[in-house]
Amino acid sequence: MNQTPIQFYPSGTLVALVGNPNCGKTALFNLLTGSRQKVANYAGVTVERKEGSYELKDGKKLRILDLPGTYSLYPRSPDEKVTCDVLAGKARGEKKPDWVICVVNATNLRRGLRLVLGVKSMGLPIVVAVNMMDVAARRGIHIDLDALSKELGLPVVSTVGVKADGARGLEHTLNGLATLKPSTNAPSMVDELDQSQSDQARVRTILHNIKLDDAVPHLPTDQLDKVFLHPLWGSLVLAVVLFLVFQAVFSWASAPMDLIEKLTSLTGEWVGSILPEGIIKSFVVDGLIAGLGGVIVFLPQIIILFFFILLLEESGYLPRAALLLDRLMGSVGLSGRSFIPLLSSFACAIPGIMAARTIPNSRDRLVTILIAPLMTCSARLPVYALLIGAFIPQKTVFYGVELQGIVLFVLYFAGIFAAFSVAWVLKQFGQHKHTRTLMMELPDYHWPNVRNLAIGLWQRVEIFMRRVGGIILTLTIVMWFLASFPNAPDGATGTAIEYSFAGTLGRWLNVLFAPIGFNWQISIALVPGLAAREVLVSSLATVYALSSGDDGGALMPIIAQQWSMATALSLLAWFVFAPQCLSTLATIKRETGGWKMPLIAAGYLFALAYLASFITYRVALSFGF
Ligand SMILES: Nc1nc2c(ncn2[C@@H]2O[C@H](COP(=O)(O)OP(=O)(O)OP(=O)(O)O)[C@@H](O)[C@H]2O)c(=O)[nH]1
Ligand SMILES: [Mg+2]
Repeated sequence: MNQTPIQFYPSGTLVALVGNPNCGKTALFNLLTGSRQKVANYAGVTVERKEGSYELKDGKKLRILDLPGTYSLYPRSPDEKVTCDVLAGKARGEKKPDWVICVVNATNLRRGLRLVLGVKSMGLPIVVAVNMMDVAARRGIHIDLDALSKELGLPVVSTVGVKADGARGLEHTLNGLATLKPSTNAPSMVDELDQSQSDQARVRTILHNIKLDDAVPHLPTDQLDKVFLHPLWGSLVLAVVLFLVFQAVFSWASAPMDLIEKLTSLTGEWVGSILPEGIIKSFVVDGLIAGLGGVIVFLPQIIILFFFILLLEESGYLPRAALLLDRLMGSVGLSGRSFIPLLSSFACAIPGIMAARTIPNSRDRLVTILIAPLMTCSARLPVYALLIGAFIPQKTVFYGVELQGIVLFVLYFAGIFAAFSVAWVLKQFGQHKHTRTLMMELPDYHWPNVRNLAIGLWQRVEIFMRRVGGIILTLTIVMWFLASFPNAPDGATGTAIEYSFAGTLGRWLNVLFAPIGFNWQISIALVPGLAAREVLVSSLATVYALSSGDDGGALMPIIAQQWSMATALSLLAWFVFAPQCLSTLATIKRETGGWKMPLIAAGYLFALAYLASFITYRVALSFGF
C-alpha cells in the first residue's frame, strides 16, 4: 500500500527572499523584519534559512524567509541546495513559498535577471526588488523600472538595503499582494543547459530593450584592485594589515583593561571588607568577582579584534585576500574557497564550520571543517592575553612595534601554519591531487556602514557578556565549589584547596599533564575549559584566589611569580591546538552527519596539542627557562 506522509506547515503567507550572493537579501530581510542577521560584503554570508515576520497594515503577518544566495537553480554547494529546495517545495516542514521576492543587484542586472527568469519558469509568483539603487545612481546607471517590469511581466520595485527607509517601495508592494495578480505560468522542466542558454538570450534582449546593454562604467574598484590583487604589493598589504590588527589588540586595549582590572580588584576589596569572614565571602570574592573579573578584563581586546574583522568584512577586501592566498592554499590541497570559512573561525569555529557549506567540492569541505578548529577563536584570546601579559615583557621592539603584539601575531600564525600543515598531510592521503581554479565573485569596495559596524560590535559584546553571565558564571560557581569542599582535615599542613575535590582531581590529572609542564591547578582548570575555553582563565583565577587568601588579587602577577616560563610557553602551545571544545565537536557532527569526523578531529587535535606542548616544554627547559 502506498502511504503519503501528511505534512503540517505553519500557517500564513510565506514570502522567500531569493537572489545572487551578496545582492543585499539579508539587508532587506533585516529592514523588513527588524532582525539583525549578519550582513557583509562577500558572497556566502547566509548559509541557512532564517525566518522573520512582517506585519501588514491590516494587521496580518507575512512569514519572510531569508535564504542563502544562489547563481542558478541547479545547486552546486550545500548552501545553494537550501535555497533550491525551498523554491521547489522540497524543504522539510515547509510549503512552497506563496511569493518570491527576487532581489537583483542594480549594478549587475545581467546575472540577477537570469535567476529571475529561472524562478519564473518554476511557476512561482514573483516581485522583483532592484537593490543597490544608490550605487547604480552614483555610477550613472539609470534603470527604467516600468520598462523592466513590462519586459519581465512582473512587478518591479527599487530598494536600498542600507537606508532605513530603503525598503518602502517593497513594503508598499507587500501590502498590495492580495490585490496583485501573480503571473501564473506552468512550471517548465527543461534541461539545465537549454534553460541557461535560452535565459541568457532572453536577458540580452531585455537589457537591449531597456537600453542597458552597453558600457560598463570604469570603476574605482578596478584601480584599487591593481594594488590589492598585485602578487607582490597585494601580499605586502595583507601582511601589514594583519600585523597592525594584532598590534592594536594589545596597544589600544591596555588602558581600558587596566581600568577593568582596577575596578575588579577595588570591588573585591570593598565587598571583602563589608562581608564577614566565611563561606559567603569566599564565594563572592574568590568565586564570582575573581572568576568573572578575570575574564571580563579581556573584553576590550575582543572588541578591538572584531572591529577590524568587521571592517574587513564590510569593505569587500576579504574575497581579495582569498584570491591572493589561493595559490598558497592550492599547494596544500585547499582552494581559496576555504578562506572565508577559515577566517570566520577566528571569531569562533562554529560559524566557520557552517560557512564551509559554501564549498561545492565535498572533499575540500571536509578538510576545511577538520582544520577550522585550528584557527584561533576569540575564546582563546583571553588565555593568550593572560599568558603574554604575565610572561612577555612590555617593551617596544622598534618604531612603536610592541613585543607582546608580535608574540600574539606569532601565535595566530602558528594556528594557521598548523592548519595548512594538516591540510597538506590530508592531501597526501586523498586521491584528488589535481589543482582547482577558483571562481569567486569580487564585490565592489565600499565604505563600511557605521551603523552596521556599531550593530556588529554590539552583538559581539552581547555574545561575550551572555557567555560570561551563562556558561562561564555557571562553571565558575562549580569550580569554586569543587575547590572549596571538602575542608582540609584537622592538622593538615598544606593549603585547604589541596584537600578539596578540585585539588584531588587536579593531582590525578596531573599524572597525564606533568610531562608537558602543567601543574595541578592548570590540569584541573582544563576540565571546565571543555565547555568554554575562556573558563580556563576564570577557573585559574578562582583556584589562585582561594589559595592566596587575598581579596581580589589580579591573576597575572600571581602566575608570573609561580609558574616557570617553560610552563607558560607549553600552555600557549597547547592552546594553539586546544582540542577541548565540545560545541565545536557537536557542530562537526551535525555538519558531517556522524560521529566519525568529530572523533577524528578530537583525536588529532589532542595528539598534536600534547606533542607541541611536550616539545615546547622540553626545549624551553633545555634553554634554562
Ligand atoms: N550601497 C548599498 N549597499 C548595500 C545595499 N544592500 C546591501 N548592501 C551591502 O551589500 C553587502 C551584502 O549584503 P547582504 O545583505 O549580506 O547580501 P546577501 O544577499 O544577504 O548575501 P549572501 O547572504 O552572501 O547571499 C553588505 O555589505 C551590505 O551592507 C544597498 O542597497 N546599497
Ligand atoms: Mg545574506
